[in-house]
Amino acid sequence: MAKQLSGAGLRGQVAGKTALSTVGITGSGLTYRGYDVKELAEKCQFEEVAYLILKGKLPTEQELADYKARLRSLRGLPQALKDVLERIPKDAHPMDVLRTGCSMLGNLETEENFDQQQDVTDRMLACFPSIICYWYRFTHDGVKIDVETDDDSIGSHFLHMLHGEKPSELHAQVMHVSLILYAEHEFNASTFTARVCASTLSDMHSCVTGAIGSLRGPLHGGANEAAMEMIEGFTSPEHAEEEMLGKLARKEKIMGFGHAIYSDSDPRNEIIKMWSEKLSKDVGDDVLYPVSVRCEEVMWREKKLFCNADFFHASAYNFMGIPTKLFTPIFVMSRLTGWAAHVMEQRADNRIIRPSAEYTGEELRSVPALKDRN
Ligand SMILES: CC(=O)SCCNC(=O)CCNC(=O)[C@H](O)C(C)(C)COP(=O)(O)OP(=O)(O)OC[C@H]1O[C@@H](n2cnc3c(N)ncnc32)[C@H](O)[C@@H]1OP(=O)(O)O
Ligand SMILES: O=C([O-])CC(=O)C(=O)O
Repeated sequence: MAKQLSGAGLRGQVAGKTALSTVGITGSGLTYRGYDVKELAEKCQFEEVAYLILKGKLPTEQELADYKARLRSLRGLPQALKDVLERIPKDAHPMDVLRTGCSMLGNLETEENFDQQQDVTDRMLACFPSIICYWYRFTHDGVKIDVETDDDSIGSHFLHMLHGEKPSELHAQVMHVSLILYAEHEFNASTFTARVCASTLSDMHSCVTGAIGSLRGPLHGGANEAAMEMIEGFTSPEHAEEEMLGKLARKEKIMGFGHAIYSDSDPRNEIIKMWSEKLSKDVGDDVLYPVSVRCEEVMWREKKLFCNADFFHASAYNFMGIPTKLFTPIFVMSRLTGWAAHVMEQRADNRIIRPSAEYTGEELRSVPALKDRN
């Protein structure tokens, strides 16, 4: 059943059209250009889905090979961008690093006209993992890594640069799934940010920079990091249950649960949960996954709140040795496809987005002289 949508936060109001995805129309379904996300996550690589979202159709074998080769060739970073990254402090949040990296790229490789929109998007898709890993490894390990790896996929490129070795097949596959699940989600807050920016006829880098800022918050993409910070403090399922009940009694918001559109489940959860369980067996974990499952049970039993896409991403990423503060940047590496496709869609049928406000302030009044104010 679809969620009843009304009230603040523009909930339930149609703010534009899209042919890119449907979210929660049947209560819990998600499709990208008509394909069920579950089927895409089962059968496709992320690059196929990026191609689908950005170019409108699934690629043929040859088109996919060409697209991947093109993305591989675009992984390098200009020296001026590396110089900027080297100056950003170690304790900066990687989402701020990515926001600055994207903005700097826009200075160095500016989108001069909209004919370049596919090219600048491909470039960002190829080099965002390089930006984040170059900064991370420079500030944390003191090394200037080679970002031009020959890895087959974006996810493998990321893990290779992060860990200094090629990922296992299992990890490469989980990255495909994760990036597919995060790729596109209709008019969520960050995508809407990108579309508002696009509606002023601004450039692609500005739209994406703004969207990164919106995704950073814990009510949106930042929830995967917040969920990790919570579950890593639980030592057993019993401990998790006790703490969760305390949080609920104190009316705290629990990150990784609930959704603005879905009513009783997020279709991405069962998929990433399944992979998280596989990874937990792979690493021999007997705490984090059972703790996560208990959190899910308690939230449903007590509040009928379900895990959204972010919750089991936390344990899955942790099992792959990814530092918590890099979780949301991975979301960016993927959602970039959705953002850019929405920018292109907005540009193709544009009117500046400019809603109205209901005024709740003072009636008209005159300005008192400085000496008469208190
Ligand atoms: C990929 C993504 O961006 S998915 C979203 C990631 N964000 C999170 O996980 C943050 C935690 N979740 C939330 O804050 C919210 O569920 C949101 C922001 C996702 C959606 O917000 P809304 O649409 O306003 O939520 P909704 O209307 O369903 O809330 C209903 C009630 O449940 C409560 N609720 C919703 N989510 C939670 C939660 N995670 N923990 C505790 N209570 C919650 C709300 O406070 C509200 O209670 P109230 O009526 O007493 O105020
Ligand atoms: O749609 C939303 O509001 C948030 C979300 O799940 C996403 O952006 O993936």
